[in-house]
Amino acid sequence: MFAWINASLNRKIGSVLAVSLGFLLIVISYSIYQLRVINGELREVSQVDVPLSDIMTQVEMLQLKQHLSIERFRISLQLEDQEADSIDNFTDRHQQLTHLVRRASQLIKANLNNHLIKFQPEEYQLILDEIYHFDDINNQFKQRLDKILVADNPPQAEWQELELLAENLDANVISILNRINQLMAAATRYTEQHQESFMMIETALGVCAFILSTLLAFYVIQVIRQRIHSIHQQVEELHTSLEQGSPIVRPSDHNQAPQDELGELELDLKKMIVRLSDEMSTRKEVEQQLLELATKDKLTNAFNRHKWSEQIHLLMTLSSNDKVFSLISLDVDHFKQVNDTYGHQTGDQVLIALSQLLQANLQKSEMLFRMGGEEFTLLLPNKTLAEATQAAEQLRATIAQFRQPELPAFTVSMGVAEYRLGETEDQLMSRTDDALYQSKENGRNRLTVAN
Ligand SMILES: Nc1nc2c(ncn2[C@@H]2O[C@H](COP(=O)(O)OP(=O)(O)OP(=O)(O)O)[C@@H](O)[C@H]2O)c(=O)[nH]1
Repeated sequence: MFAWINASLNRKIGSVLAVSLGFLLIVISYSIYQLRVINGELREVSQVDVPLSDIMTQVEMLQLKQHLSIERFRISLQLEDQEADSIDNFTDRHQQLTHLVRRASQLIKANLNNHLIKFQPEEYQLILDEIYHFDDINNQFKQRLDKILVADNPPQAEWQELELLAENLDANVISILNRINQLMAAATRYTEQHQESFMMIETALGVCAFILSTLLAFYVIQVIRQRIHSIHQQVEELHTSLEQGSPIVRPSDHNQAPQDELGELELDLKKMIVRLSDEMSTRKEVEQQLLELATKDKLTNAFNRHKWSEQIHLLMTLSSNDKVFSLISLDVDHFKQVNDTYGHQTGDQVLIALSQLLQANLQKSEMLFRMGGEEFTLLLPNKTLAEATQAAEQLRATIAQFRQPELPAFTVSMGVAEYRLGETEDQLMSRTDDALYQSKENGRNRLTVAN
């Protein structure tokens, strides 16, 4: 349902607008329809009920005038000095009544036939029937009245019948007027209720449209915010990794097709992170290689003099009464002879084998340095002179016993010393070298503890 949320930003915003406009269109269409219905109801009242009521009021007035004239006529017959109404007046009013009644019936018929009367048409049909009935009685009334008016002395019974017809006509008109009034009142009430419910539905639709549009807009904004937050976090992580030099985490999903503009931005960022991560690891490898080249001897893989200088100064700085360190200087005996007898390459192999042997016997914090030619030094942190001497003796014996096919047996001479607090590097080295020289002097393949 919310697939459009993953579409482009334009489509997201467009969808929210489409939903809002759709709602607005529904509200407008509904309003137009309801206004037309209400307008029809009001037109029915103004075009049918009001004129009809007007006609019937005129009819009532004429009826009243007829009554008065009849009464005056009756009195004039009994009292000779009383002036009677003219016969023409009776006829004239009868014609007016007939005309009005015809107009009323035509008005109802025309509106019923054109379906303009929608509100209770059956009631209008009844009114129409009553108007026809009125017309009939009115004609009867006229005939009887004509008979009375031409007679010299009409009997009392004739007058009474005429009165009865006149009362019937009055009752008829009043009944029609009542019906019209009731219809008008009902139509007005209905229209008012209609207007009220229309206003309520309009308001409800408007509120719904507002809430829905707001929620959708809020949802879209939230989705965009989350995406931006995710991008921001990735940038932050990258920044931290670059600052701290920690490895950059490679995003796994950097090949997925982007869903929108933010997705494209995120994808670009991920690709950049992947490239950076690759470059950083390549750089680290190169740095490691450079570091090894800078600190290690290429032939024997032992640390070089440069590293030696760095480490000896570090240990000297850190040393205290509780924190001692020792060193062993060793030199291959008669190495020139090895070279001369077996060749320079075999000499190299002897140096490599010696380095491997020494490194294999080193403890974790201990380091091997090639000081030059066939001379090596072992740096033994935390070892006292006694411990270093013991370790040197074991190494010397191991080397002396070492045999490898195609390599001559060889021995080493050693000088062992413990660093004395306050001593310089030169003083320490001088003591160690002296001890080593003593070992050479005393017949080689041995160790001497420095004074
Ligand atoms: N194969 C080889 N020989 C080297 C290397 N560096 C120095 N040498 C040789 O090591 C020999 C050292 O000889 P000397 O200093 O006379 O000492 P030695 O023959 O070992 O005699 P003593 O030390 O007195 O026992 C020289 O012949 C150098 O050419 C190297 O990297 N490879």
